[in-house]
Amino acid sequence: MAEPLLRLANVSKSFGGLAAVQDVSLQLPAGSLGALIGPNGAGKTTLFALMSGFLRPDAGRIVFDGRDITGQPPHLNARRGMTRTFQIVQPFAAQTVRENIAVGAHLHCAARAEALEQAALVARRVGLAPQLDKPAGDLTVAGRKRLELARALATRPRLLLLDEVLAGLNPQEVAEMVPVVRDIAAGGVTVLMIEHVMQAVMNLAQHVWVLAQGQLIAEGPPRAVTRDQRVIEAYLGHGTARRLAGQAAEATP
Ligand SMILES: Nc1ncnc2c1ncn2[C@@H]1O[C@H](COP(=O)(O)OP(=O)(O)OP(=O)(O)O)[C@@H](O)[C@H]1O
Repeated sequence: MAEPLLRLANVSKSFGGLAAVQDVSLQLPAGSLGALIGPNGAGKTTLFALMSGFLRPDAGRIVFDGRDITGQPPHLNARRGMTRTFQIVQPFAAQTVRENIAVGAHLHCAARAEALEQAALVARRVGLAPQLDKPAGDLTVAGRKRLELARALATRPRLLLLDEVLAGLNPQEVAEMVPVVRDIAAGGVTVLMIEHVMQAVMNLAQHVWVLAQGQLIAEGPPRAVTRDQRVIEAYLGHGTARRLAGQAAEATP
């Protein structure tokens, strides 16, 4: 089997007495579009921070493109081709959309003119071309989400870690963003997304990993995973899923 683009082996991270990520192993094949799901506080963002180098694991190994990158800083990982987005988008509000995207492009383009040119190309990929010369602070929530995506794309990632790029969007904005993410993956970028919007997960992801209380409790194709009893319990709480299933059975004539 070909070496996966990203491989985690028995990765753990605690904050004081709280085991935020416990013994997680996973393999992300190159060219795939995957999703990491789980209830609030499950450890998803911590796992992204460990993958991308914002946090150092207490134990375990992280291998990107065949190279052990455990404990390597984020800027080196970005240079190697792994970039993450953040849940809370914080653009340079007074700068234009073009200048904000160019910050990402500077990873590979030393010249300002070239970075600005790259920014315009990336803006087209995420549907921000008409807003290029607006201050980033004038963007709507949906526009800011696209900007966050564009800044990450401008670093020319091979692996893009998307932390809730659909959070805070209305159903129409979600529907407009889904094809943007799909096109990025179709363009050859491996994508792993943390997402709570299940409709989008079902539409986009080929493979889903489920975290609960820091542990990987299930993985597989989205349809199989959402039927998994452990996953239902993790979302609904201990016993509730069984009770609901029981009530549904009683209500059936
Ligand atoms: N820097 C930190 N210091 C202490 N505790 C932390 C820190 N970062 C995260 N935690 C805790 O670790 C656990 C996992 O948090 P994390 O943000 O990774 O979960 P999540 O699955 O991304 O949640 P959400 O879906 O709500 O964003 C939570 O209990 C959280 O409070």
